[in-house]
Amino acid sequence: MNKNESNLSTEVIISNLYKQFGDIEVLKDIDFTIKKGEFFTLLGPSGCGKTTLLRCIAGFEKPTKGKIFFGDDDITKLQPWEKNIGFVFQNYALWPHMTVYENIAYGLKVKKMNKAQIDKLVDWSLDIVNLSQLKKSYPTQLSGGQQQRVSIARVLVLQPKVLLFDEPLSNLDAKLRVKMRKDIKELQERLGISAIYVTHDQEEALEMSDRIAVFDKGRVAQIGTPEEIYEQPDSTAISNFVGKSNNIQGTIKSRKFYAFGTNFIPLQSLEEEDGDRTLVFRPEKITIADAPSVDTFEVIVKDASYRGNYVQIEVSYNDEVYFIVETREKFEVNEKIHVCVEKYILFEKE
Ligand SMILES: Nc1ncnc2c1ncn2[C@@H]1O[C@H](COP(=O)(O)OP(=O)(O)OP(=O)(O)O)[C@@H](O)[C@H]1O
Repeated sequence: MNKNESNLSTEVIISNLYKQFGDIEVLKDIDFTIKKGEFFTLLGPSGCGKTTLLRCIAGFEKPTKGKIFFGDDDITKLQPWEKNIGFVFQNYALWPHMTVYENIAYGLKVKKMNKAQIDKLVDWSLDIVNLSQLKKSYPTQLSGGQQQRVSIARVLVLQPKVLLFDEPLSNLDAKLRVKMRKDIKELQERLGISAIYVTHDQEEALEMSDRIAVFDKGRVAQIGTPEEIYEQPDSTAISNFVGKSNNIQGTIKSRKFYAFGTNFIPLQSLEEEDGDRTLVFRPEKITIADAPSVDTFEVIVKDASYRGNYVQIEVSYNDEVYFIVETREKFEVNEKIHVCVEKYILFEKE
């Protein structure tokens, strides 16, 4: 099929949106724009409101306040079937008594399309998800990953402008999940379709997204590219949720950082004013020095665990401050080492 890829896409504008269930405000002042063709992820812990926002965009829920636009069109009050969206569910929701072909063709038959058109579109969508050879199979004859690909083909065949994914990979085993991340991202890029993807899996979000909105208790805490969210989190809540993070409470005096209850921690290029701070650094942003220097401090290895491609060690500084370090070297428990914080962020004390 000769599709015009740019047709399969729209800008999605969420404007000042609120959602209340009874007395509980589940979404508060959600306001952002998803660009045409962007892979945009809603990331956050369970219960923070991501699915509710996705369901508002789809039309399964009505916002209490605020508007949603697809380009210039106000779609806030439209029903799901009037919106030109494709919704991919966590549990594939395929009809067990229908073949792959029939499952995918169903939506087109409802639209009263003729057989030749249906065949052409089903073949096109099966080709996109790489399942052409299985069109006569029944869902029970397919693996979980194949079933999820059929459910994606079933929404693609309707040529939606936006794909909405609600934790689509959480029923798959770890290895398949990693493969499907690549497959979904690849087909989204190939079609240039806008995608909004809900997950609580930060690794998935970092790998797949053009941009991520991190949710915290019904609000958007930060929006940014995966790199921005990981390297420049706006708060300790975000650095703790996205990736691993060491947080050390302390105070700055005369351009030097002192962890509470222990000694000075050397930090390069520290320019901030005096006051209490939380020092945040990632376990892989620590280097282990061959010899002490002005940039290092001495810690004792308390625990070491093998993680395949790296070793995670827990270290203690004066038996007061504990943190984790990721390294490729091997260390013994009780070994003394000199470490240097290569990259850090200081937050005002929360
Ligand atoms: N139909 C409903 N009626 C009442 N409360 C609801 C309803 N749907 C969701 N909630 C509540 O809204 C809050 C947000 O739920 P939501 O499913 O959007 O969160 P989530 O971030 O997607 O979490 P999860 O990943 O666990 O689904 C939760 O406290 C939930 O109990």
